[in-house]
Amino acid sequence: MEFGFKSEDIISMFKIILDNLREGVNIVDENGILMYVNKTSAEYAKVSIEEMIGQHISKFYPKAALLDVLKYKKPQLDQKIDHHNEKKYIVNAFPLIINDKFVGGFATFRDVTEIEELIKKIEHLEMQVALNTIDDVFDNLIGKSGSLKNVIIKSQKAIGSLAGPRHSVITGESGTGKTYLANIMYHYAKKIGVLKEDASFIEVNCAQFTNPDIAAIEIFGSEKGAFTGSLEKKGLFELANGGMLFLDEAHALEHHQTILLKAIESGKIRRIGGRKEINVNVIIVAASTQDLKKVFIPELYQRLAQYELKLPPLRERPMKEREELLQFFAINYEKCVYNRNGISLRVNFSNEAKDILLNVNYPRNIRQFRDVVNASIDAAVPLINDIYDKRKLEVVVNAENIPIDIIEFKDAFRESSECNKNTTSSSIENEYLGIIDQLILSLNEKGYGPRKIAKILNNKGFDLKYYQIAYKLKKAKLNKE
Ligand SMILES: Nc1ncnc2c1ncn2[C@@H]1O[C@H](COP(=O)(O)OP(=O)(O)OP(=O)(O)O)[C@@H](O)[C@H]1O
Repeated sequence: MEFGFKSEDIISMFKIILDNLREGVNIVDENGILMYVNKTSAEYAKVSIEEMIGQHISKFYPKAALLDVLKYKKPQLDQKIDHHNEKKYIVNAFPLIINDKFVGGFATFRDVTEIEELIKKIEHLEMQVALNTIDDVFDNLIGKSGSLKNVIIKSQKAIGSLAGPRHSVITGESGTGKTYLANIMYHYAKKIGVLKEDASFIEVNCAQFTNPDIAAIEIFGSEKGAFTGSLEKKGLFELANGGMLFLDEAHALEHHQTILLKAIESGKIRRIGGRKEINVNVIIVAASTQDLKKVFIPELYQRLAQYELKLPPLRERPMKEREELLQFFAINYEKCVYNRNGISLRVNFSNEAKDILLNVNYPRNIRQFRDVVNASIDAAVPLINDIYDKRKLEVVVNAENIPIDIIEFKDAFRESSECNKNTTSSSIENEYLGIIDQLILSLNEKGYGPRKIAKILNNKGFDLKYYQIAYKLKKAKLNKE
């Protein structure tokens, strides 16, 4: 008995709480078989709880953080995961250890798709403002004369072709600049007179629609009475008429390939439930993190991908471009401070901070790099009311200003295993990494700091950077709290 409750009552109470949480909850055994799933998790996966229990978690959540918990037997905190149904989740997953025995894991997660969408809309507005104020719109693209040189030549051709503008496809991992490039192409089209000054740029994330019918109505519009309660509604194709239609995450349109092909071939669309054909003249830029050649039927792909623009991930960009990006983000920060407060800010980076910022892994590419740089500058600048001279300010961003905990855990692991590839075989890698972690923790308990630990490990043949060690220590401390 506890506080007058029987233990069965407490179990029922916990079950009611878990079932009513707005976060999803999954519990798996050590083989990944689902033992408990709450209502929200089943709703996210679009199946019933009964269908999930007893099945392997990867069937419903192929990239589940719990798979890493089972593999590494360590918590996975604040993981941002995109599942195949294009929903984005923030996940926290933990090992389940009962009587010192590892018996499985549990995870809580919440859908952040809408929040991400809003953030992107704000980014988009910022981009429009920035691009409207410069002469050569491609100047704002770091890598212009380096890794993006060919992409820029192709995108200029796509827009400025003598025979009229062409549709194009942009591919690249998340955060590599697909939306940014599409915006630049739109502004370029206006600058060279291919589009009128007031031409629209309509952006749609095709993966945001929960079902294909809603997507069709949004994109092609609907006629009154087409289905119960339907109203006359213009679709995005019509709204983009005379301008550019940016189909982001275009792979999610796989259910509408024929109607899309017809629209492109004939330059006409028919609203859902409508008979009338409506002329539409739009430049389509379709973007995706997936290879659209494998998703779309060849006729459609050929029509869309008259120019294929492939953006490289940040890790494949030369160091010189990373440095330019770092400067670019710092200058943008300075401009933002000047516009808001009239203060001339000058941002410098210590060598150490630069070294860390330029060398850690950014799985979400340039967007994540920019966010980490901004957060580091945020940490280095004083609060507005603490500034003595409100006209100018100079700050130095140091290593301790970098929010190491927002750089991902998995990658610190991956990087260290990459560094030691020559000395380890993949079969013993996990065990090996566990031992290194223990070694780091015990050296830290003895009072050694990250730099000293890096030196000791280096002498033992393990090539780990001190910031990777600082990161692991910070993470371990957070897990303890
Ligand atoms: N070449 C570049 N030069 C300068 N900044 C860039 C460049 N590419 C991307 N960025 C910056 O990175 C941010 C994220 O890029 P963007 O939103 O275009 O990525 P994305 O590939 O569309 O991502 P997602 O697949 O997640 O939609 C941009 O807002 C911009 O600030």
